[in-house]
Formats: sequence, structure tokens, C-alpha cells
Amino acid sequence: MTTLPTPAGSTAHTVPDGTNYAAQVVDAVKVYGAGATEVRALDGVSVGFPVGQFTAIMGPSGSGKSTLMHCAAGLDTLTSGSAFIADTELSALDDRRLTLLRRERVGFVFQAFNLLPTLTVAENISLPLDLAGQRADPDWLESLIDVVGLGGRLRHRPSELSGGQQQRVAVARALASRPDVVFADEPTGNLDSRSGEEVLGLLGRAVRTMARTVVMVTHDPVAAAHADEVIMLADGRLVDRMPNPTAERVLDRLKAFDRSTEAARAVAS
Ligand SMILES: Nc1ncnc2c1ncn2[C@@H]1O[C@H](COP(=O)(O)OP(=O)(O)OP(=O)(O)O)[C@@H](O)[C@H]1O
Repeated sequence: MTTLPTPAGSTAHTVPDGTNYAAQVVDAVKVYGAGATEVRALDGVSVGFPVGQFTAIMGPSGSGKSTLMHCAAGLDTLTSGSAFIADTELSALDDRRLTLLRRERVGFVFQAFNLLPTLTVAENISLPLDLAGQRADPDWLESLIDVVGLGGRLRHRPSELSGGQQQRVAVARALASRPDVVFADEPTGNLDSRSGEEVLGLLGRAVRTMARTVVMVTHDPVAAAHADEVIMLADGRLVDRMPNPTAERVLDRLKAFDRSTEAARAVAS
């Protein structure tokens, strides 16, 4: 395995207990709609994503996972509360500075890969740097391409790659600017289990050998077991944290949610 140089220039939000957070939300509330159609997608969530940690966000459908990720990443705004990337509070930024922050300090991996079909693998990987007008650090890019194992495919277009290979390109692209944090939204949702394992292994290596921070939303207990910690949401609230998760423990916890939801419904009816 290639060991990459530790990236420089990363900042972090240090809280009084000394933890450095690459991203954090404090008292996060997100309300969609109003009146009879009001939905409290986040209902007072405070959670930090420590620097150099791989965190998985789990919870039943509709529990607020995507909303939390989008608000933490500056893709959506909170109704109240604060969101930070490192030590930058997102609500203090105008649209232009928020766009720059997302481009330069946040990496994204989506379920549908979202590569540009007309660009080659190499061009897709360096796209965030090109957009930001930054020069690529050749050592970093070379190491990145080595780690994702696509050195022989750099001139190929995404349509010439398997789904797993495309998602590995997307992970490399997310890491290209050495962001403070990579947010991955169901990154293995479109992949078979073997390709999914490769992508999860790559995200894990980004944390363990490249000193990156990864936050991943997933429904899959096997995927979540790759993380250092799982946080669980239910009804827009943070209800549990599980360090050093295993697929079995995550599955048991999710089953307990299902049982308590069924019990609550039975009481209500
Ligand atoms: N744009 C929106 N307008 C109105 N309600 C929304 C909107 N986006 C999300 N919601 C609601 O907010 C709640 C949380 O949604 P969210 O997508 O964050 O949940 P999730 O845990 O990611 O769900 P899933 O696992 O099904 O993707 C849900 O009740 C959802 O219907």
C-alpha cells in the first residue's frame, strides 16, 4: 500500500474538550414546509466529525441523514443552529464564499458517481483543482492515482469503466484538493458487494493513510462497519453513537429501531 504525504494546510475547529472537528453542527434544526405540512427533518442535532475519523450516519428512512449531511456540507442551510467546516461557520458566508469553500475544502461522493462523461479519468480527477484555478500537486495526484489503482485508465472515459471503477475515480476526485472533509452519500448504493468493498476500502485508506476525514451516509450495516464510529438518527434527532462498529451490532441496533417504531405505532393506533 502506498503511504501518501500528510497534507498540509488543513484547519480544524477545536472545541473546549480539545477535539478537532473537520465538520460540526450545533443545535441544528431544519424545518421543511410550514403549518400542516411542516416537517422537522433535524430537531436539535449537535454532532462533530473529528479530524482523521471515518464516520457513518445511519438511521431509518426519513430520519434526517441526507438533511444532516447536506447542511453540514453547506449544500443546504439550517433553519436554526450552526454548521462549521473546520473553524468556518457556514451561515457567515455569502453564496460566493460558500461555493468557494465547498469547492476547495469539501469533497463529495454521490451514489450516482456524477462524473463528467466527456472528460477522461485524469481530467475528472483534477476537475475540482481546475475549477478552483489551483495547480495540482503532482506528487499528491500521482499517489492518489496509485492508491485508487486506476493508473492504466487515465485516458479512458467514464463510460469505459465499471461502476466500481467510476466510483473510485469519484473518490479520487473528492480527495484531489485535499479537502478538510469528504462527504459520501450512499457511495456503494449502486455497486455490487465486491466493488462496494473496494470503494469502502479506499475511503478507509483515505482516512488511515492520507489523514483525511470522511463522513458517509449509508443504509448498509456492512458498509457502516468500515467506519470508526456510527452515529444513529431517528426522527431528526441523534439517538445513539457506536464506536468501532461491526455489521452485526449495527444490524441489531437497526432492528431495535424497527421494533420500537412498530410499538409506537401500535400504541398510537
Ligand atoms: N425538500 C424537502 N421538502 C420537504 N420535506 C423534505 C425535504 N427533504 C426532506 N424532507 C423530509 O425531511 C425528512 C428527512 O429527510 P431525509 O431525506 O433527510 O431523510 P433520510 O434519513 O436521508 O431518508 P432516506 O434514508 O429515505 O434517504 C423526511 O421526512 C423527508 O420527507
